Parts: sequence; C-alpha cells; structure tokens
Amino acid sequence: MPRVLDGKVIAEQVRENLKDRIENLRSIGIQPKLVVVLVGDDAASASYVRSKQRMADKLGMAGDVRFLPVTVTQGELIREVEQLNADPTVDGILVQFPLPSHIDTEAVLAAVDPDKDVDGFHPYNVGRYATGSPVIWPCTTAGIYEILKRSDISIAGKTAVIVGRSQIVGWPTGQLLLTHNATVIQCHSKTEDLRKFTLQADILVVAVGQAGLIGADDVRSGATVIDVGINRVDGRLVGDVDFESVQEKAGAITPVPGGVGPLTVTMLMHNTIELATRRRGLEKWGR
Ligand SMILES: Nc1nc(=O)c2c([nH]1)NC[C@@H]1CN(c3ccc(C(=O)N[C@@H](CCC(=O)O)C(=O)O)cc3)C=[N+]21
Repeated sequence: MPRVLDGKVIAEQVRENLKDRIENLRSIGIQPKLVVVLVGDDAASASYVRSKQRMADKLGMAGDVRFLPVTVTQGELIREVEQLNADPTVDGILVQFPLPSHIDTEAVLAAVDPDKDVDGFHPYNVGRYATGSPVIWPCTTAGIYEILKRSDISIAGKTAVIVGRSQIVGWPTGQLLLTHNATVIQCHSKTEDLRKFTLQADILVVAVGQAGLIGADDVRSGATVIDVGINRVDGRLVGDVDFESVQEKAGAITPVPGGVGPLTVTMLMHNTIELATRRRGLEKWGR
C-alpha cells in the first residue's frame, strides 16, 4: 500500500512553526494582518474566505474581509486595493478569484502593492520566481513543497511532470520544482499523448480541474502523485486523479479532500507572516 500524504497533519506541523514566528513578532508589538477582498456573494467563495478568517484568528493573527457587491466597478475595486496598500497595519492583501467578467483581473492584480501580495500573483513577484529569486511562492505551490519536504520526498534530479500551466498553480509549481533542481516537464491542454509524459514522472502534479483525468495506467509504479484538482461530482469532492486505482500503483499520493487544500490556506498565513517581517526589514525576527 502506498503512503497517503495527509495534508491536514502536515498543515498542522507548518502551523506549529508559524505560532513561534507570530509569538516573536508579538513580542515586538507586531500582529500580522491579512485582508481578503471578496467581490460578489458566491457561497463557495464566502465559505473559503471564512475558513481563512478562522485560521488567522486561531493563530493570533489579525484578519479582515472587505465585501464588495458584484456590481462594483473596476475603478472602485482598484481604489479599495489602493487604500489597503496605503494602510500601514495591513501586511497581506488577497483579492479572491474569480472576479466578475466586467473586471480586468490582471489590472487588479497589478494594483496590489507587490510587498503585500500574499498570493504571489503580481507580475513583479512572478518575475522574481521566474528568475530564481522568489520573495514568496503562490500558496498552493508553497504547500506542495511543504508536503514533499516534510514527507522526505527528494526533488533534486527527479523527473517532475506537471499537468496544467495555470498562472495560479501549474506554472509556478513547475518553476518551484525547477528551482529545486528537478527535471520539469510541463504538460497542458494541447499536449499530445499526455500518458507518454506522465509515465515518466517520479513526481506527478496534476492541476487541471477535471475529475478522473489521471488513472492507474497513467502513473509509473512508485511515483509520488500530488492531486491539486478540486471537483464536485454527485455532491462529493474529488480531485483530478482516480484515487482508488492510482493508490495501488503510486508510492505516495495526496487525497482530495485533505491533501493539498489544507496546505494552501496554511501557506497563506505563512506568506502573510513572511511579508509582515520583510516589509519591516525584520527577517530574522520572523524565523
Ligand atoms: N486570490 C485567490 N487565492 C486563492 O488561493 C484562491 C482564490 N483566489 N480563489 C479560490 C481558490 C480556491 N482555493 C482553495 C484553497 C483551499 C481549499 C481547501 O482547503 N480544500 C479542502 C476541502 C474544503 C471543503 O471540504 O470544501 C481540501 O482540499 O481538503 C480549497 C480551495 C484557494 N483559492
């Protein structure tokens, strides 16, 4: 039987470290603060935002949510972001995706102060990790790294295959694994003969959003399989990987739910603390 990589347990380990860093910051009068900007009243988004709030509270961080109506104009949204940029008590700003179609998402991302960009989506921060000198990594990518590191799965020299090249998960995850000296194959919707590549993977990361995309025949025996997909099928949450069949073949595998997801929210807190310390030139205090 393969190892099931338990994201809830690993996230708890990461949060133990965060508590020490938050305590150090508190001792010098700093409470890291994350502000989430939520446009519209989508129930799934609201529930996700509430779980971030609860985690910030539990860790002793400060949190706030700005609810904006779905009719908000791009100018109004950008002005909200600019107010948060100017507010010295705010360390991290997250504008929740997806935004309504009348809003230019890229323009909003570019309006966030790169020093407060907790998602790591601002073009400046993308450039930083693309050149191998990241300030912070996008939360899901950072979470995948924590899962591998804390499960003693080595990256350097391994063949990592990423399925998906999204700006928020697939592409940054490829960059992270490359930075850590994996040989990276980046597959996407135009890839011909996907299986030819996935069968080569020592580490297979799947971030597409298509239930059942990867089955046992697509996975090399003993591979580490990281499933980033979140799909709702018949009211049940499933990933992009057919867990039942693939777990017989893989050496290690993340479940959905309870795999990458719990790390994503935890790494959001990590990034907020990281930004709070860096912005004040206090790196050593945060460690
Ligand atoms: N600017 C921005 N940054 C984001 O990081 C961002 C976003 N917008 N928009 C929405 C997506 C979605 N996302 C999730 C994170 C964790 C879970 C998570 O913890 N999932 C649990 C299951 C939760 C459940 O049961 O519903 C799990 O996989 O175990 C889910 C979804 C971050 N997102």
